[in-house]
Amino acid sequence: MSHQQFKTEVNDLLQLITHSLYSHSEIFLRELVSNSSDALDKLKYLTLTDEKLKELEFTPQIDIELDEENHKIFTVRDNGIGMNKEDLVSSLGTIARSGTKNFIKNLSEEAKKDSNLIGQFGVGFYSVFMIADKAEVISKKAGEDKAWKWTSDGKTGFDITEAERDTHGTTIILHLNENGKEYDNRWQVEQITKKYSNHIAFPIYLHYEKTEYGKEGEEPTKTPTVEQINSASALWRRSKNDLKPEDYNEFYKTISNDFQEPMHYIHTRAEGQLEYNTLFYFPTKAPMDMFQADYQPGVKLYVKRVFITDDDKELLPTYLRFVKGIIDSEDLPLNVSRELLQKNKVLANIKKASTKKILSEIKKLQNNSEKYTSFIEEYNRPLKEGLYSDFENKESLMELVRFKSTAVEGWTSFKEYKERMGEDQKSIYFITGDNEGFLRNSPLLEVYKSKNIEVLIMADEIDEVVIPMLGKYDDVELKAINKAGSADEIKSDDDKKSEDSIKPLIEKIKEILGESVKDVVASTRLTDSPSCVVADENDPTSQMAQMMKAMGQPVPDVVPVLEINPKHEIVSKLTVDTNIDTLTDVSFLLLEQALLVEGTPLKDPSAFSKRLNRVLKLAL
Ligand SMILES: Nc1ncnc2c1ncn2[C@@H]1O[C@H](COP(=O)(O)OP(=O)(O)OP(=O)(O)O)[C@@H](O)[C@H]1O
Repeated sequence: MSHQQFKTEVNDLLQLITHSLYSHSEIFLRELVSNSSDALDKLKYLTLTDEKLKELEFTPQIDIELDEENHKIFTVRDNGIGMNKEDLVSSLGTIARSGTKNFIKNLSEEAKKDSNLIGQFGVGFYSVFMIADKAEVISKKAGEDKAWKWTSDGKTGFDITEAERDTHGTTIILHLNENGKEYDNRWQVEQITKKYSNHIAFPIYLHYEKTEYGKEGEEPTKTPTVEQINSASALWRRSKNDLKPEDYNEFYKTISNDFQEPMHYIHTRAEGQLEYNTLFYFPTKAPMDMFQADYQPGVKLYVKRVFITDDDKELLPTYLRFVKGIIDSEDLPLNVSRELLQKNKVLANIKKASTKKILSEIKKLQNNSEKYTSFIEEYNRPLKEGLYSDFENKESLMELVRFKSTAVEGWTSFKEYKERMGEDQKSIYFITGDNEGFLRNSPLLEVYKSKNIEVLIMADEIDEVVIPMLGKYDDVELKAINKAGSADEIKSDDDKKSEDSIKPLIEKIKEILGESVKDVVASTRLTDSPSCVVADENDPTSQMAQMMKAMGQPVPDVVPVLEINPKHEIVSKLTVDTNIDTLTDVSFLLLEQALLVEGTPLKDPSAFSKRLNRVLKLAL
């Protein structure tokens, strides 16, 4: 017998479970039943697709056995796919998903106390150690001869030995601790199963001893009894009229690992050319792995109630990866191979229709402003990804995304902006950057403020990529105000006069700054600040350049256009005849302070500080 250590991340997870989830210990049963149901799903699929297993006949079921007399042992058994020795080591000794691993590693001390967060990642099998001192897993893989027993106390590691088991499948035997004793009770088990696992697709049988009391003085009789305790109806195939919100919410918990109620659900039955049922949920909180490349897709594919896969990222567009739920098709062949799914026309049509349905439901959510704000707080960013990647639904998505603005508190939409636009206003203006606070104080906003023109504040990294690409909303052009020339359309005659007056000075500054700038121009958008920087029309803005750099992409060496405010005192005091050293220092300072204000780091901070000190000395 060989004793093997848990991998460190398993130890971390075990620590977390025992410290944070204690008050939720009943979920151990949900986790075990869900594992058994997955194992039954997997075997059912293989009997349809794998030549070696096609002959195998089995009636999928899950059994729970109680020891109500002594409250010591609790057993869960299934006749699913089972595990061989290697599977036991890899499944019950490590944590396979790197997303979960990183999540546990990065979890802050505060977050460790939040069982909702931990629940989202699925503590899985290890949750049994909240209620057991020792667990034995006896398993035989379908199609193999040997059975194996995995034993652990959930502390140091585990042992694996050869064992006996009649048929394929897995038996979990838990040796209950003090906390676990309460679960060796028929009513408890029924109630927990109904709560979490009522609608899993396989029957769950409870085995217990029924006690019957006879006449006085007679010994009560005990009869071994078996009862099915779940409805085992695939919930998504039932009629909406028969289901209550509680049914949907409970089912959500069984498929999502989430403790919280979902924010919203959408249940659809399509009949006609294509027949399918879908049940989709929006989690109240965005899944923790939403921005990880190896995120776990939330939608499971079934064909005529048979589980096919939960690992296909193509079932919905990537930007809808926060959606959890089920697609069950009547038209796909049962033995469809997972590899061929992506080219399948039926599935492509279901995906298209489901995307439209989900977007139209999101549109409806807008009628409830509180709910929509919560939705946007969680899912604005993936919707914006959709603007970039889902050309077909671009128009709908443009109505759904939200932005901050200089004109209103909270979130606003393109549509609302357009309704607020003044009669003479030609474009929808926006400013992009990575910090809302910086953007709100940007000198670029000054002229818009003074003319009472609204500007959308786009502080999400993705805005920089997505919004300029949109071009227009309805028939109105979208204009980035941090681009050269964007303020031209709000220029007055007066602005033109001041521009002319500083032409010689501008030429001189351009000569001084040389290659540090692309151009120097008189600004029409500044009131309080002496200068600002903008990107040339075809260049990436400085935030975009920083983002490209962070993503390891080659960044063209872009320099900004410097705009000088002709009406500012510093500028009007400067003339071509100012001492050349001072003019040089001030020219560079006008550029450098503008860069700092927009959050761009200076290439040579020490040169900046020397210049600043020289000018300060003159001023004193
Ligand atoms: N009854 C079972 N039959 C067959 N395999 C099982 C059984 N229980 C667990 N396993 C295997 O052990 C693995 C780990 O299970 P665990 O519950 O810890 O996580 P999970 O089910 O993969 O993830 P999650 O809980 O997030 O859904 C499973 O993926 C599965 O491969």
